[in-house]
Amino acid sequence: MQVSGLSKSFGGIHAVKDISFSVQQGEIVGLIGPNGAGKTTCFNLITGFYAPTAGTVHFDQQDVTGDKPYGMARRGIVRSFQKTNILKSLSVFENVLTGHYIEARQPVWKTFFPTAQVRRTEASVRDSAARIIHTIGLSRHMNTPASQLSCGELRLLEVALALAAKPRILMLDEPAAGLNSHEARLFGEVLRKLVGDLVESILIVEHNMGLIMSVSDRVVVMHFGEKLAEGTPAQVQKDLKVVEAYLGGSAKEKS
Ligand SMILES: Nc1ncnc2c1ncn2[C@@H]1O[C@H](COP(=O)(O)OP(=O)(O)OP(=O)(O)O)[C@@H](O)[C@H]1O
Repeated sequence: MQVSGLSKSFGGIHAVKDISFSVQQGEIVGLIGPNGAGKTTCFNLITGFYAPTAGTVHFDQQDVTGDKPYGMARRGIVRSFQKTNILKSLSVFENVLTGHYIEARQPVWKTFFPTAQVRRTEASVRDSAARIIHTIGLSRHMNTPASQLSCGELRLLEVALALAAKPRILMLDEPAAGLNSHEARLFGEVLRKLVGDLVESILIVEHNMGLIMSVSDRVVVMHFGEKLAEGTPAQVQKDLKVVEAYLGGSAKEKS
């Protein structure tokens, strides 16, 4: 995916200004910056929730700028759902099954008179859900109600729901919120396993610097809507502009 000159203004506020970066196949790219830097707006532009004021988004050599969220998801650009999408009374398996809605959509009459094709689809959806749950390491909780999961397990279930939509590029907005450093490390290990297996690449916005720096191949740093720096985790951590932006701002760093 290539983002070029992406900009978004709300009235007089330039939330995102002329941002360009790419996410290549096989990569995990971290998007960081102090509060209000424009990260979520950037996510909303890439996933079609906002139309950009200027700039383009290319995916698979196609200009997808301005596509609606559903169209982006069908192309394989999928963002994680918030935890409110988890149905607490349903099991892990049932939750992940519900996340397969795009693939499994069928006319209602077919539910009552299932054809061989519907039965095949159902079997493949169940296989896919089981594979996702296995890959994210929740197999032992397959039949556990979501209400009984720990915070770390819930965060993984949110990722599993996004995976059910068959992303090619998985976009995670603060997926490790509330995790302690041990849980965040395990979470990072799961993300690394996903790339090249269930997804082609990951773009992640996260305030947990320990997680971002350990999991990302490249990090893009935003500040006041603009790109401040880009490089490997080691490079951006040494960048004085980045250090200053964080120390001078209201960074909620929790490594
Ligand atoms: N819908 C909107 N209307 C007006 N201003 C907005 C809107 N969305 C975001 N902004 C403004 O754009 C700027 C960037 O906000 P954004 O939420 O993208 O930052 P962020 O980097 O994701 O912050 P945080 O880390 O706190 O989530 C902020 O000044 C914010 O107030």
